[in-house]
Amino acid sequence: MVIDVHNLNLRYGDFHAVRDLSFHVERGELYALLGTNGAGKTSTLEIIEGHRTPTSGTVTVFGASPRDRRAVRPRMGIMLQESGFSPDLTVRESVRLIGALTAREDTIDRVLAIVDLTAKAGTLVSQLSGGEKRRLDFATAVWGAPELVFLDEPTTGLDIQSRDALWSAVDRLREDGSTIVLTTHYLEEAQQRADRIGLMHKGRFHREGTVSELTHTLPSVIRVTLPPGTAALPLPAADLGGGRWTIETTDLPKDLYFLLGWAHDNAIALRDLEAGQTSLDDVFRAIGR
Ligand SMILES: Nc1ncnc2c1ncn2[C@@H]1O[C@H](COP(=O)(O)OP(=O)(O)OP(=O)(O)O)[C@@H](O)[C@H]1O
Repeated sequence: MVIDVHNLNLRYGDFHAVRDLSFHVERGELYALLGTNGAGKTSTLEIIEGHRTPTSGTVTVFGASPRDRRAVRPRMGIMLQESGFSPDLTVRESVRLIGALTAREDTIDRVLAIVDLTAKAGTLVSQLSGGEKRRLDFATAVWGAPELVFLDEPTTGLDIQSRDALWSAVDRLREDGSTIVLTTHYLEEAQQRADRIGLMHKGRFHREGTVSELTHTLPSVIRVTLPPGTAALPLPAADLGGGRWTIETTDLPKDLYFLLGWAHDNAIALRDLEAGQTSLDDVFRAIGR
């Protein structure tokens, strides 16, 4: 086990930001911490990274306290939400400085090539665009291919090419056995890549599990528009007005087959027919229902 969090609590004064949170991350996993704004994701990450002391509870990283910097720091790479680079350093100097702090071996050329910043090596950080700063941040986090990498909203502000490049760099790290902890508001990224997801809301887990475990608890949906004057649907359905209906189903293939058979037998033209499994977006929308 790489990370073990047990009954973690964090208070900011009177405000209880993280409440009795327990989870673990196995070696080689991509674990995504998702949640609503202010759910406590960054606070939790900051504790695991050793940047913040919890109010109570225990956290171990590689079996040590995150505060034991000498044991833990050389084995992890961190991409924070807000980069802490000095604006007066160049890209190359920033990478060299942070690389030296990790005590891992790597080369500036290699990590800059990963994020396509080779041509900007001599540019001052203050002159980088927002997306370029994010990429520099990622480059320093993956210096020396750490065993554990924290990515806090890594793709926010990145164009599609940079996102793709970032995810293929993550894929390569994973092939080499790295463990990744991710936060993101792009649910599609988590849905495609995470082995497991912890879905936070107001300091607690609303749900935790694999993507399919999270999405299986909600029904699938069929959406359809019926021509005017059509008799009622043969399944329980919600009327959205204008001939549009939605059918919630726990057995999508069966109900869809039945609906298509009914339409065929009665010569009813179904328009704008959509049917789909629940997505993580739907799981999010169901929070607080
Ligand atoms: N230094 C602080 N002092 C007081 N309250 C704080 C502090 N940092 C965070 N909070 C509060 O704690 C809660 C959790 O914040 P946190 O940044 O961990 O949430 P998050 O899940 O990362 O949110 P987001 O998705 O918006 O980035 C929020 O309500 C926030 O206002």
